[in-house]
Amino acid sequence: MNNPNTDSFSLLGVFHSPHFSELLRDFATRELNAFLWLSLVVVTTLLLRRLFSLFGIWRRARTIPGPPSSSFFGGCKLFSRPNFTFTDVLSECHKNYGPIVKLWLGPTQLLVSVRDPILIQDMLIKAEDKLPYTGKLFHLAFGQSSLFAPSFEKVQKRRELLATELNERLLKNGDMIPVKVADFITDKIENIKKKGGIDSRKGCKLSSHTKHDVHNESSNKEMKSADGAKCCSDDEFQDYYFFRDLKDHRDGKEESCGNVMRMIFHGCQTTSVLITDVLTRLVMHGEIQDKVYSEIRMVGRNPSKCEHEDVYRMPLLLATIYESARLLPTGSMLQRCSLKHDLSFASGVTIPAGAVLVVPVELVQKDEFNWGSDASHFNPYRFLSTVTNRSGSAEDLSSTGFSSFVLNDPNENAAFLPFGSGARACIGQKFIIQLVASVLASLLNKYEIRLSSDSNDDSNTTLKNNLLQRHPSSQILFMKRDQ
Ligand code: HEM
Repeated sequence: MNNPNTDSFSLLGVFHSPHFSELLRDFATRELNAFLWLSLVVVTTLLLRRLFSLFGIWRRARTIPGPPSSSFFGGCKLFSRPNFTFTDVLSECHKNYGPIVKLWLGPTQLLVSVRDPILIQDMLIKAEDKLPYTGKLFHLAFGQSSLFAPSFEKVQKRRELLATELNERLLKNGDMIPVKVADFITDKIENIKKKGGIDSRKGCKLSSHTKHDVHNESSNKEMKSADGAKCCSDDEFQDYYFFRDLKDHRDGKEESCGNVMRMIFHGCQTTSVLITDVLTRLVMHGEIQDKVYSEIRMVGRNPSKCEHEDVYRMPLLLATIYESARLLPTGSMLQRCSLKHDLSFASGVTIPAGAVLVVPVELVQKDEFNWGSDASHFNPYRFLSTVTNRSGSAEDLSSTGFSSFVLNDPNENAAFLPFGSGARACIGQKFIIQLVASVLASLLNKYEIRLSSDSNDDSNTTLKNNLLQRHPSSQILFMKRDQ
C-alpha cells in the first residue's frame, strides 16, 4: 500500500523541482507572446481598415473640385485670413471652383458645400441624416429627442406624427391660437403704455419693456385677452395643443422633456427672428406696410367663415413674410450627411458616406443667378403674379374682397430654403407661416408700426449662436390706428 505522506511529499518535490518551474516560466512566456501577437494582429487590422477607408475617402473625393493643397487642410490658407467667416470661405471656394466644392477639415473629415439649386435639391432628398455630434450637443442641453436625432430612421415616425398634429389637427382648428397670441401682445402693448405713462401719440417701444414685463407676469399663469376674459392656462394650452400626442407615443428610453424642449427652443428662436425681421422690413418700407394694411382691411370687410383662412387672401402679407425669410434666413447653413451609404449625384459626383454636406443658405438665397439682379433687395412682389382678365390686362378685384395678386408657391424655387428642403425639411413651415401671418394681420390692423427716432437704420447682419441677427436691433413703435 502507498503511504499518503510519502505521496504528498514526492508531489511537493515535483513542484519544487527546477524542471517544473522552468516549465511554468516557459508556459507563461508562450501565453504572453500569444497574447501580444494577437493584440498586434487586431490593432494592425484595425489600423489597416482605417487606412483603407481613408484612402477610399481620398480616392472618391478626388472627383470633387476644391482648393488645391499639399496637405489635407485645403482651406487652411483661406481660414487664416483675418475677418473671414466660414460663409466667406465657402463663397470664395464656390467662386473659384464651381457649384460643388470640397474642403478637408481634418485627415478624415471631408466637408462638401453645394451651391447649385438643382444639385441642392438632389442632395437634400438623398442625404437623410444629420451630423451625430450636433445631436449630442442638444442632447446634453435638453435630454434625448427622437425628433431631432441624427439618423433619419429614428426621426421618421416622429416627424410624421408631428406633421399630422400641426398641419391637420392644429391648422384646422387654427382660429384660436393666433387670436389669443395677438390679444396677448395687444394687451402687453397697452399695459406698457399705461405703466410707462408713454404718450399714446408717441407710440410704444415693445422691445425695451418685454423682458421686465414677461418676468413680472411669469407667476400669472393665465393668459388674458385684451378685454380681460380668461383664455386658458399655460398648462391647458400646452396639453391641448402641442404635446398631447407626442406624450402618448413616448418610448421608454426617451426623456419626456427632450422633444418638447427642443421644439420650444427651435420654434421660439426661429419665429422670433422671423417676426422681428418682418416688422423691421415693414417699418423700413412704409409703402409696403400701407398696401398690406389695405389688404387686411379689404379682407376684414368680407371675412371668411373660418377666420384662419383669411390670411390666404392676403398674398402681399404672405409674400412679405417669405421675402423677409429669404433675406434673413434663421441660420446661415443647412447641414446633412449620409451615415451609411455613399451618395451619387446626377452630375456624376459621388460623396463618401460620413462626409459633412452643407448648403450655404445665405449665399444661395441672395444669389443673383437664382433671384435676378435685385437679389439683395427687399421685393415681396417677386413671389406674386397679377390676376389678369381674358384680354391679358391686370384685373382689379378689390370690390369682391379679393386681392389682384396671387401668391406663387415659394418652394417652387429650389433656391428658397429658409425652412430647408427634402427628407429633413422643417415640419413647422405651413403651421408657422399661417400663425405668423394671422398674428401680424391682427397687429397691423390695430397699429401702424414706425421706427423709433433713436434707432439706427444702418443695421448689419451678423451670425450669433448659429442665428443670423440684425445689429443694432431696431426699436419699433406701435401707433394705434384710428379705426
Ligand atoms: C419661423 C419659424 C421656423 C423656421 C425658419 C424653421 C426652420 C427650420 C430649418 C431651416 C430646419 C432644418 C431643415 C433642413 O435641414 O432641411 C428646421 C427643422 C425642423 N423644424 Fe423648424 N423652423 C421654424 C419653426 C418650426 C416650428 C414652429 C416647428 C414645430 C412646432 C418646427 C419643427 C422643426 C423640426 C421638428 C425640425 C427637424 C426636422 C428633422 O431634423 O428631421 N420648426 N426648421
